Amino acid sequence: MDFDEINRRGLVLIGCGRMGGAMLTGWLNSGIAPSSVTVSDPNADPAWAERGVRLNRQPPDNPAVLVLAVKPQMIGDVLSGLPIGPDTLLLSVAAGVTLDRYAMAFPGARIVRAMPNTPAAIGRGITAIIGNAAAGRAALEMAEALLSVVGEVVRLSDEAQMDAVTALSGSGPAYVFHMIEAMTQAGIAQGLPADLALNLARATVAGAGALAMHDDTPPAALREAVTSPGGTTAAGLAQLMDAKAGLVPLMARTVAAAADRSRELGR
Ligand SMILES: NC(=O)C1=CN([C@@H]2O[C@H](COP(=O)(O)OP(=O)(O)OC[C@H]3O[C@@H](n4cnc5c(N)ncnc54)[C@H](OP(=O)(O)O)[C@@H]3O)[C@@H](O)[C@H]2O)C=CC1
Ligand SMILES: O=C(O)[C@@H]1CCC=N1
Repeated sequence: MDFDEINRRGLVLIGCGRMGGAMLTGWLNSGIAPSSVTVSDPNADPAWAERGVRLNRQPPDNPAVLVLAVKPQMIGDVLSGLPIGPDTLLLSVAAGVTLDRYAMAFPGARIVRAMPNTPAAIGRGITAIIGNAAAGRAALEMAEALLSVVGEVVRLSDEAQMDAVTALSGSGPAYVFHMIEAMTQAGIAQGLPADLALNLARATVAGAGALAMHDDTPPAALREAVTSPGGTTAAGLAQLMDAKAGLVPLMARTVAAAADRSRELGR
């Protein structure tokens, strides 16, 4: 999809922090004219204005898209002043905030809720989207086109899935980064210098991630290919795959806690 309509009518971005900034980088690199983008964020990096973006200026009346990328706790504060016109697509990336909440503020509006993740900053994100009843095919296609510039996009069939998505792929990069931290510490505890342990842990996670994406080989088969009978990996996995104290129950609790928090943010 080209972005002619957005370049003509404008895109308004409310909140240009980590997520808003990552998406904006992708859009500017993919054919959206900086002069068609109005960013509203009192503390946004002035470098956006140097790139030609309209920073904290009067937004257009009926922009093609308004993207909400402030913290969920701020949504109530920003809703009343949003420049949503009769044909504006409201695209929210805020965790937990439901389509109904926006629809109550903007009856009849076309609304798409999305959950991206921070690898979007290097074009390697994955985003799940779902629209309200008013958002027809064209609105979903526009949302998908906007989010495709920062990675893969998947469509949900039910908004209730969004809390699990948020807990799994939205928050997931943090779990993986913590895995790198934990592997680094474990390497140091086994006698490696800190910088070598970090290098080994980071490259191992990156390489394993790339191998997992390389083809359709199931992760279990990739794991088994590392595991020689009676070898070192089997000894390590006996700990990591312990039914009670291993990663599976720990990850189940981790994702459940994040999903519960997403549901709380929606109330
Ligand atoms: N970070 C992530 O991994 C992901 C985040 N999200 C969602 O994205 C949204 C933004 O998160 P994230 O980018 O991490 O947060 P950030 O705090 O990095 O960005 C939010 C930005 O909004 C600014 N802001 C605060 N109040 C207003 C206001 N009234 N009007 C305009 N801008 C305002 C903030 O300024 P200041 O710093 O001064 O408050 C900040 O620059 C959240 O709703 C989150 O749930 C979704 C998926 C992943
Ligand atoms: O931590 C959060 O609430 C946001 C949503 C998903 C990732 N970061």
